[in-house]
Amino acid sequence: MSKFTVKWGILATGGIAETFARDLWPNPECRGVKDIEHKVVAAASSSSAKRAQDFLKEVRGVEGAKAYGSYEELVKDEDVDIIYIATPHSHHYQNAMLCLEAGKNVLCEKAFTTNAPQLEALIKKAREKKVFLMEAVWTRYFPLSIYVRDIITSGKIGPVSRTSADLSMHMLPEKTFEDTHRMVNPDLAGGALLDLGIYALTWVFQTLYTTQSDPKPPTVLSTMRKYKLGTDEQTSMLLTFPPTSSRGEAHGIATTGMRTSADPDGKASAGPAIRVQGEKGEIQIYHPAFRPTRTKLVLADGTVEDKEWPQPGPGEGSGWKDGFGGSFQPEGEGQGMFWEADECAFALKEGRKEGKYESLEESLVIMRVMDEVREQNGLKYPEKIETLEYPVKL
Ligand SMILES: NC(=O)C1=CN([C@@H]2O[C@H](COP(=O)(O)OP(=O)(O)OC[C@H]3O[C@@H](n4cnc5c(N)ncnc54)[C@H](OP(=O)(O)O)[C@@H]3O)[C@@H](O)[C@H]2O)C=CC1
Ligand SMILES: O=C1OC[C@@H](O)[C@H](O)[C@H]1O
Repeated sequence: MSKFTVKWGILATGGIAETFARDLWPNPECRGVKDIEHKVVAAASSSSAKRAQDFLKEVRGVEGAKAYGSYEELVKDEDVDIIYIATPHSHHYQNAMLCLEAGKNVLCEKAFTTNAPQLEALIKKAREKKVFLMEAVWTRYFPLSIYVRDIITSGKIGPVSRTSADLSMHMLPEKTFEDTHRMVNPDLAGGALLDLGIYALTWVFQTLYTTQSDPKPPTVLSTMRKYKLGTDEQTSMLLTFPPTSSRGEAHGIATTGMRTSADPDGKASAGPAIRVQGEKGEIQIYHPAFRPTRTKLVLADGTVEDKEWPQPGPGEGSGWKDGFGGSFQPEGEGQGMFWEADECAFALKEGRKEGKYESLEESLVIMRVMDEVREQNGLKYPEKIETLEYPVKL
């Protein structure tokens, strides 16, 4: 059977660009995905073409893959089907607009943009150009996430009335990050909310919103502890979702922070990071919220089902570690970013313009929640990265 080939261009060559591109390399058949294949055919670095060349070598780009010293050159490459954007949050709007204007399909790292109006503008442009656009919230595409959503829609735990989700990473900012680092720097839209809090929100949303046939946006109350640079180092959100046709009002508690850990001893002694609670029981998901590999179903009738979800290999071990040194990619396992890449491939094959498990509308609702949380707590980024103006040189 001939396979549908997706030719990727990678925009930026930092940490996650490398992890993502490495995950494109194993044959999808290793994870039971038969009729697609991925090829890295180009990469661009804003630093130099040499950096892009070295990157392509590291991630095993195809023979003859093109290395560009600017993002502008990449978007003109007619051989590229889809561009993966892996710059800091501050740059996503400008970079995505560049790709969309050039008629390219786009997979853009989270957080999609710095604010909701920017995302609205990108969605409008993608529709005008009739191209695919998706936020790279990779976790949503894991078999584990599909299982959790299926448990909810099957009614096994009854109507769900509360989800609590924490992604706290214990990375004391004053010890871990230079003031210029993207995790804390306001110029790069730093802070816990957009980087980590979005995963706590992902779990709240994919259990209380995505699973509903008639979902409604939540209201939100929040509080924030600020770092010395003005960005947030700890944020707590309480979301109220109105009733739907399959359940009553539901509450989401989403927390994130850099001083505490959702799993201090790395052995889950502190319990699950996420609890989805219904009238007949609950489903628990263990840290880290962005790459969980364990669930526990606990029902009122006494049923307990503990499940492990290792990511299929082959993989090389990314060396990606949490604040206490625990690895997020055990040797031999893939990282798991290939699931979202596979979804992009299927969407392109089927002519879909959005991802299956997070619509653009849902990304926008989440972006609006994060805007509201920032507004409630007086967190503003510099105008040049919040603007709708395009192009702006950053
Ligand atoms: N899905 C996931 O699990 C993860 C997602 N992310 C997301 O990926 C994005 C990038 O994060 P990460 O890879 O860790 O960041 P890095 O700092 O490692 O890489 C960012 C890259 O963006 C490019 N860049 C362009 N302009 C700038 C600028 N002014 N300052 C810094 N970098 C710039 C650079 O590449 P070049 O020089 O080649 O142009 C740089 O290497 C973020 O949106 C983050 O939220 C991050 C980690 C995990
Ligand atoms: O997406 C992410 O997941 C893992 C975190 O360590 C990282 O900061 C974040 O960007």
